[in-house]
Amino acid sequence: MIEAVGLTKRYGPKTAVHNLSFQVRPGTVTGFLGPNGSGKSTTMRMILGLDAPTSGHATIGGRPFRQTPNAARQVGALLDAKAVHGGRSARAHLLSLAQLSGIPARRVDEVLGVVGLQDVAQRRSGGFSLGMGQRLGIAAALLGDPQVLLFDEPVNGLDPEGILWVRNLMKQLAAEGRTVFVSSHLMSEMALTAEHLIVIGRGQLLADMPVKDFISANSADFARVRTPDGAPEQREKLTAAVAEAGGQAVPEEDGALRVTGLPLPRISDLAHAADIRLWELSPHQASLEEAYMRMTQGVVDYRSTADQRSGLQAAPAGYPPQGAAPQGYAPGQQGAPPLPGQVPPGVAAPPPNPYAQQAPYAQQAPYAPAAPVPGGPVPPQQGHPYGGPAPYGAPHPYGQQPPMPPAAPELSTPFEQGGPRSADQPTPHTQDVR
Ligand SMILES: Nc1ncnc2c1ncn2[C@@H]1O[C@H](COP(=O)(O)OP(=O)(O)OP(=O)(O)O)[C@@H](O)[C@H]1O
Repeated sequence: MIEAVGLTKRYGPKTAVHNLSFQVRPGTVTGFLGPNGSGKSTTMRMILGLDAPTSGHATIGGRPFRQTPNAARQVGALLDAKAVHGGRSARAHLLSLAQLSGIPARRVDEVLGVVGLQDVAQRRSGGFSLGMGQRLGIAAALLGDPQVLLFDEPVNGLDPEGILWVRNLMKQLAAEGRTVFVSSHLMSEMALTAEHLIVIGRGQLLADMPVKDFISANSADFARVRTPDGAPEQREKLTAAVAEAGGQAVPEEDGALRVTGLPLPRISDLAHAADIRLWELSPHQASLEEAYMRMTQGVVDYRSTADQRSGLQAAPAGYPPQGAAPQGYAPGQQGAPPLPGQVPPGVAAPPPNPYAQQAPYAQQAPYAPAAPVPGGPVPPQQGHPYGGPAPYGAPHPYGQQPPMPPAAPELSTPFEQGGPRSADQPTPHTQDVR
């Protein structure tokens, strides 16, 4: 188990981590989320004894990392895949790590196979692509067959096959009873990989809870209801009936209604009583991404602004002018994809974030009032009125990508099928025989 108790780290005037306490338990994948600069890497470095906390402490298996006997056999970590001597081959790099920790050389070849790098094992790691370097970092983390693993952005730069592999690897390691702590900005991936989440913002704990609780505590569920096309009076009738029953119906872009405040059976009864035919009545549960965006919207430090492209409008011959809408869309045209964070026209804005009001960060200096405590500020539990995941393809309330479909079964990759593979590409993963 990993435990942080009152962890605080200041760099001069900058407080990177403030009074952070949590536990990461064995047997599940625990996701570590937070906006850029929120202190995730700093926290991981303190857990691994690479940075000294200003106050508080972190332990792994009850001891500070530096006091863990033969730590490389107990704890594996991927923090920065680029922190490798680029002049060494992948194999030489791993061999040097193995020798330092009394790990036999045959284990090096095992992990090279596990991460799919056996065919490039003799190549200088300095020439590796981002994804290959990431695989090498994962191999180093697995080298000592440790019980506790920390991964900082492990899927960074990996191809889809690699992402699926990492997802399954994390789950497998956790299923073997290991402690797996993994940071990522890929919400769709985290939703498929992690069971538990620790979320921080500006160095402070925002939530420490199971993924499913996090989603239901930070999102608004709704029902999508569709009356027959070409019968707007039916839609208006239903809108009125919903309002009368205490719910709210807002039209969506495609003509359906987004209904909040009423459970599905009640909507069905209302439609039946008003003699309204329904073409669709389906539940929508928010994605982890939506829930995360709602929780962290008040603690994001780095926000993009619109690109004004001052004086650079003249496009080179053969290129469309900069700032032009993608082909097929005119600016503001119905159907043009919304900008990030923009609510598409006709789509109901999400209900206000219950945390936005409580967030101590929006108007005050960081770290002023007490941060939310472990378990997070859970609003009154309403339970999911509908149950069931969102149907894929349902419009996302923020205009963002819908969640990825559930974890695909073990697909055989083109590599496994004997498809073409360049010498640069990682080879198929092999079973970790340890
Ligand atoms: N060595 C350092 N010296 C000064 N400031 C630092 C140092 N390391 C981190 N910081 C600052 O601490 C804050 C937290 O950084 P950290 O890298 O831990 O965030 P993060 O959550 O991992 O970010 P990202 O998601 O972008 O990787 C940032 O403001 C960063 O600039």
